Amino acid sequence: MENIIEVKNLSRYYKLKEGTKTALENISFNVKRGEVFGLLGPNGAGKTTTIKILTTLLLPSSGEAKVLGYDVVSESHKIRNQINFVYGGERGVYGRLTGKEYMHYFCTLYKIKNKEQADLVDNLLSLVEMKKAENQKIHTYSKGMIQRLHIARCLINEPKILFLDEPTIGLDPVGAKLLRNLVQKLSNQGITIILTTHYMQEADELCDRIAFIKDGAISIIGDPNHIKDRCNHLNLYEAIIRVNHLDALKTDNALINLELDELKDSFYTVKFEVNLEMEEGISEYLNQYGEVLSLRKREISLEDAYIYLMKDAG
Ligand SMILES: Nc1ncnc2c1ncn2[C@@H]1O[C@H](COP(=O)(O)OP(=O)(O)OP(=O)(O)O)[C@@H](O)[C@H]1O
Repeated sequence: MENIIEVKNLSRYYKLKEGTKTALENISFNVKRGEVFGLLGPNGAGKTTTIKILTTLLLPSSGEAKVLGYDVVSESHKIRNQINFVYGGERGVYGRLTGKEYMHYFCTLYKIKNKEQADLVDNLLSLVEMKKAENQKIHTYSKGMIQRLHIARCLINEPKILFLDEPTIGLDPVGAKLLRNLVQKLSNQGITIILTTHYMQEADELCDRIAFIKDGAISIIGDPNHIKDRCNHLNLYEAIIRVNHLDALKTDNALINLELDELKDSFYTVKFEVNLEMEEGISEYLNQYGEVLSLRKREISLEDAYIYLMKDAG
């Protein structure tokens, strides 16, 4: 499959009073046409900086990036009309317009002929499931509706690549689900999607390939299953325990990456990892902390892989 984005030894530094801040250090990766490609990493990892460079909003300090075969520095004008982007949490300042008016406004900015606008707006608002609310003013929309409207706006120029920076941030579960369905739908239509998110399950569901990025460097790239396979050696468990000795449980170093989630009263879901030699008698071992109601070995999730692989990265 053809590469639609090619990034080679890309670096970006910010000059600050205190010295130079490295946001990206020599990163290289490719994105294939039609992929949903996820950029995942902790706050400050360099995800937005990468997206800003690829969308030609920010110049790299060194290295090379090509989008649709064009250089982001010398040929940015050839890239701009073939891509689009949405930043999560964008409110926009068009509260007094209706969704439909907003779309017509942007159609005009994109120089869409008047007679073509009605059909286009109709199609795009239907696609993002905003047709019913098209005559409502934007200030009455939920965050999820606003986000879907932004995406409709971004489709006006029929982008070949759509950059979505944390598109589901701040959305409730239903709003987030609708947005994920929309991303899937756009991908099925052949649009290449570059997505950043802090939600591992979302990335697992949507992305064909993922890059984990930390401190401006890429630590691993691959499809989600390949990344999870890298952590096959981990012995992850989940138990439900009626806990009598909570403080002691919390400080038990044999239970690695311990997570406790209170179900009710003293009942907890307890997630942890153990070394191989501990595997035999885990249930008996946990008895010291309370009554073990259930215990099972867990499959490795992308979140487990993220926590494990990012611990020592960077
Ligand atoms: N304009 C700027 N001036 C100085 N430093 C900046 C600037 N923009 C970003 N940085 C720094 O560069 C690093 C990378 O930031 P970036 O916004 O790319 O991270 P991110 O992975 O998108 O994080 P988040 O998940 O919080 O959005 C951070 O340390 C950030 O503080």
